[in-house]
Amino acid sequence: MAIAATIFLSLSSPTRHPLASQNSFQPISLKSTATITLRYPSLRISASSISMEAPSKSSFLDRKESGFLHFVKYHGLGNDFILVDNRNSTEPRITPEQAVKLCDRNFGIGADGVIFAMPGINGTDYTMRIFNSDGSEPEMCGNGVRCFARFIAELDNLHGRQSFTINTGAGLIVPEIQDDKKVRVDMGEPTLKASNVPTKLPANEGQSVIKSELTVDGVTWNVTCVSMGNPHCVTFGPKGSENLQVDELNLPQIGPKFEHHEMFPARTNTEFVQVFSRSHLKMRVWERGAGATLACGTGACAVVVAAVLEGHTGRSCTVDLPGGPLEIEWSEEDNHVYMTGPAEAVFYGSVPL
Ligand SMILES: N[C@@H](CCC[C@H](N)C(=O)O)C(=O)O
Repeated sequence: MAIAATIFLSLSSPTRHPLASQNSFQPISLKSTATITLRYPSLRISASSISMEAPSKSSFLDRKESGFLHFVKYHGLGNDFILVDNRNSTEPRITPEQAVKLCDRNFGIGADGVIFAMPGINGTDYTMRIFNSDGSEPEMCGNGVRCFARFIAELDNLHGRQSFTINTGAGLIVPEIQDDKKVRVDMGEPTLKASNVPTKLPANEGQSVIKSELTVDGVTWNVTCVSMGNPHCVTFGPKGSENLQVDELNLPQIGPKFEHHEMFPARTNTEFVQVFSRSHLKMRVWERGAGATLACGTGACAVVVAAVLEGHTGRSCTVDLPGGPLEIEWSEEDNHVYMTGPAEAVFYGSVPL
């Protein structure tokens, strides 16, 4: 798929919002011939010849030319997404096959998934749908929903504290943008019933699978299975071993073996966790449909639920991910999990469809 991109670059401060002061941004039109590469702290775009155009007053987000998909690239701790304004339709503007191409890091925009902001149903403000980078559709995405909230605020030009009700495949999710621009999300209640996670592992505590044995490639791991709307298999290490050193794991080798294990009929996300203290964990994740990512919000929530159930931590924890930390609380009061973390716009672009 060919990519034509219009990118707004801040010439003075790469972190400033491109819509904050349009005068300090030069829209650069990328057309097709010789290949060049632009390098920026969080931006690397390969394209063809560059021509400078006069800065436009109209907001990039208002652009509606047909035949193009206008998008904003966001990330939550390096878990990156292509955000699409899909508020005028209940069908995603692109197919799963197109999403796979756009997510390709060499031949596309590059992302862990594509997220669609769609009309709400049953009284909710919006619906969020997402395609993973392999084209599969998960029920929920924690880092994605923080990006979604910032995207909606940007589309509607909202500032300061904002809260939205979002219909997802995991039910109602409520993100709140805080004064510091971090997003706190009510992620709802975890599901522990084995058949609803889903896992075929036999329940060993009530209907739940907690610290159960799972053999993967000849190694027996202790795992706890949690759904945050999407399935998670959380492990603190192989049976009998003390405190897993997550940096030593060969994730691309073992991750897919968990993801496609016969005990997980809907495949699974897998989190490998190291315990620092009763309120501090470190995790690496192998995501269903996306592989090793820099962060996973639903995964961090599932990790804290599993850590409490296995007796490793209390209910409020900092979870360190390769892309940075998330604050997670599993509330005793309402049984909901709350996640707080950042979400940032990276660049604005268009692709011909
Ligand atoms: N990175 C996400 C989870 C995205 C969905 C996941 N790959 C799945 O298939 O369940 C997050 O931040 O939660």
